[in-house]
Amino acid sequence: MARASDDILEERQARLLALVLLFVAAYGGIIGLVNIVLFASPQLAAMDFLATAASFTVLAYYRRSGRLRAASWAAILILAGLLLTFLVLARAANAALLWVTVLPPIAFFLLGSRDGLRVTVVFSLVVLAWLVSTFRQLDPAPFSLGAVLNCAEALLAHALIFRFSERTREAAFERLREHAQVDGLTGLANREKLDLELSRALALAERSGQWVAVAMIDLDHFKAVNDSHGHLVGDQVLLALGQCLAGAVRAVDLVGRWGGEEFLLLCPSTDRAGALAVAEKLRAAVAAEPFADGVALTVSIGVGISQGRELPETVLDRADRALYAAKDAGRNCVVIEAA
Ligand SMILES: Nc1nc2c(ncn2[C@@H]2O[C@H](COP(=O)(O)OP(=O)(O)OP(=O)(O)O)[C@@H](O)[C@H]2O)c(=O)[nH]1
Repeated sequence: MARASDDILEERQARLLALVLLFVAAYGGIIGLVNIVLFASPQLAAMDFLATAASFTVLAYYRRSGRLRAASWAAILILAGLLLTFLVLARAANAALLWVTVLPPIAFFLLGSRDGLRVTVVFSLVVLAWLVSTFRQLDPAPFSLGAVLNCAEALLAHALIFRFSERTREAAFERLREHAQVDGLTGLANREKLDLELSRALALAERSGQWVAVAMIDLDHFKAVNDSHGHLVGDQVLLALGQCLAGAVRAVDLVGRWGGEEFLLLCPSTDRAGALAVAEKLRAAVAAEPFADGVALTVSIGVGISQGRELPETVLDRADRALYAAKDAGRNCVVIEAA
């Protein structure tokens, strides 16, 4: 789970990095041409083209090495260098100062809160120092075509940065939430997801008047498998059992791992006869399945049914009692407990 969440967050950082670098590269190219054609400023254009080349270089470095942190720092340095050079060459004219405001959000997104803050403080001090030292020589003219363009572009850059960051944050959050509901070993729904879906199914059953069936499925003598074949084989068996169960039920049913060697099946719109039929089908499917290392296994299944109007724990308790009864009855069998 921790590995999965790290991967998701790293993937998001990598996408942000690629976006920033591609943005700087494309922007440098376009604005470089504009600075030559519109503003006859080869110095600014050279700086823009340099930023384009540097961005592509860092992107290629990241693709080859996979070193996200180093590439992120390089991207921030390129951007900071580009913005400061632009500010100095343009002598802060045409509202060029607005552009320095794009660095802090990008630094925070790429480097995290601590280094993002450090970069922002150092960068702001450099900009302020330059402004104070050259204050008297700066042109106070407030308005020009260049100022309008710079305002519009800086605003657009902010909108793109924040929109992208917010969209990827939402997507990462959604994926993390999905991961939080998946069992790490089997890839099936975990207890949290099963709890949620059971509450939903009971609420639906209460409205529709239909039955919901819950089946607790427990491997028989699984301890002996671990003891004689080892825990690794035990894990493979659990994985294969999960696949076997999931493959034997309908798409509307939900199979998940309740914990340890216990699985849970949730069947909406299923009455007593249906519940018995599906549980018996699962029992027979497991008994017929050859597991890893030639392990032959059976399951005991306890079924509880409900028409809603009761707590999830009550139904789970019913299925649990039925499971105990199935174990007492000699295992490899199905017992149903009436509502
Ligand atoms: N390999 C592996 N074993 C697990 C896991 N979770 C639980 N177990 C094992 O499952 C076994 C459960 O043992 P018991 O509760 O005695 O149940 P059992 O041996 O299946 O016996 P009955 O249920 O009475 O038929 C223990 O040996 C646990 O270590 C897991 O994730 N991986």
